[in-house]
Amino acid sequence: MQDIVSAAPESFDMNEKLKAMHRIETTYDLQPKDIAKGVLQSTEFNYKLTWRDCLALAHHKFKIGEFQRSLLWFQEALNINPNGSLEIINKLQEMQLKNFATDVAKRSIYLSNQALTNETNSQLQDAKTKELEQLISSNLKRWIKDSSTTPLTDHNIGCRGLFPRKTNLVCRYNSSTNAFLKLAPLKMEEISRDPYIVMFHEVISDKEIEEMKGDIREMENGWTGLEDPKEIVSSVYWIREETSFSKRINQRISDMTGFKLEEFVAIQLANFGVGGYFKPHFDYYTERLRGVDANNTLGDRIASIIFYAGEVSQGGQTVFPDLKVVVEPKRGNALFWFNKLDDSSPDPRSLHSVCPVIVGSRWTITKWLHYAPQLFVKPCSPRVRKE
Ligand SMILES: O=C(O)CCC(=O)C(=O)O
Ligand SMILES: [Fe+2]
Repeated sequence: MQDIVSAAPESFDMNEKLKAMHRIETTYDLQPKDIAKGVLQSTEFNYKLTWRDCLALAHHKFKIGEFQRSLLWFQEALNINPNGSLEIINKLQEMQLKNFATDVAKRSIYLSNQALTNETNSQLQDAKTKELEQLISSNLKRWIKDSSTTPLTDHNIGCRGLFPRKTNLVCRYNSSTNAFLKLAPLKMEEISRDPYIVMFHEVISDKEIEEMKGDIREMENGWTGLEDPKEIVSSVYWIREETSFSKRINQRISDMTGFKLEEFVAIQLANFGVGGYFKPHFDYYTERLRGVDANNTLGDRIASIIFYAGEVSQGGQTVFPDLKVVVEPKRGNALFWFNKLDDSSPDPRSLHSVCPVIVGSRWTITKWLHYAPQLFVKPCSPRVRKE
């Protein structure tokens, strides 16, 4: 019994999930009435929210100051369950929000039911003093006016699939990075030419992904951003010692990129659940970032490679906001890009982020390619910058 209770979700877990749902709702600009019906980005799922779910969401949004959305979720709770209306209105009364409650009640469909309307109206009449009412009513206007509408950042635009399509990019076989590829060339898709970003297709098998999961001991919380309070957005695990899986992946990365990896075997695995995401960031070092990298003695991260190893049917894309590039996290593929220019200065165009997962479990294998071991493979050269 003790074990069952200790494994049960607590209010902390509930709050994390409410935050994750809020992230999905705002990043993709989904409407509460659609989410409640189980319609996510025009796909209809056989799952509907209960009015209590809607109430929890409404309350959460109220607490974080998203009054407009809070109002919509209260309305949704009422739409789903007109019979629970008094409980919902009571919840608002408990929050001493008489006018907010009135507003919700007036705008909700359930007001077409006259009997309930009268009952609710009389409840509202009994509320606190005139002063309180005035206070709330004047604040309410401001709250709703100030209530943040989601900023239309390039990250959000990318996640919503609104970047213009890129043209002039090609797919080809790579059979030249090393001798082995002459026998088994890799399928490469150009994602961007300058800066260079490429997608390798079908470079990790389902069997290898299963083997990867067998290497995992206890996963730790993964964060986005280095500022406090940190936001938990994923679970991560570093394979620090060489295993047959990590050896194979490191060899594959060498085959794909020509980079030398013998001196740093560690690779990072990550799992992003529903709502899991990553804020726009750079992979090249800042002082604080150096402290959280298992391979931090090997110089800066010249390039990054991410293998997609999960099934994600909605959301979870990798976005390069400044380049207006968005990449689907297709299981089996790997994305490669440079973080630094040829003269080893940071390339700010490598800014990247991950959209919140809507449906699926997003597994990734990450390897940051450090500078020191590449000294002879990829010497620095002065860069002539195109203006
Ligand atoms: O998973 C991704 O697509 C990117 C993850 C990432 O940017 C990172 O771990 O630094
Ligand atoms: Fe990154």
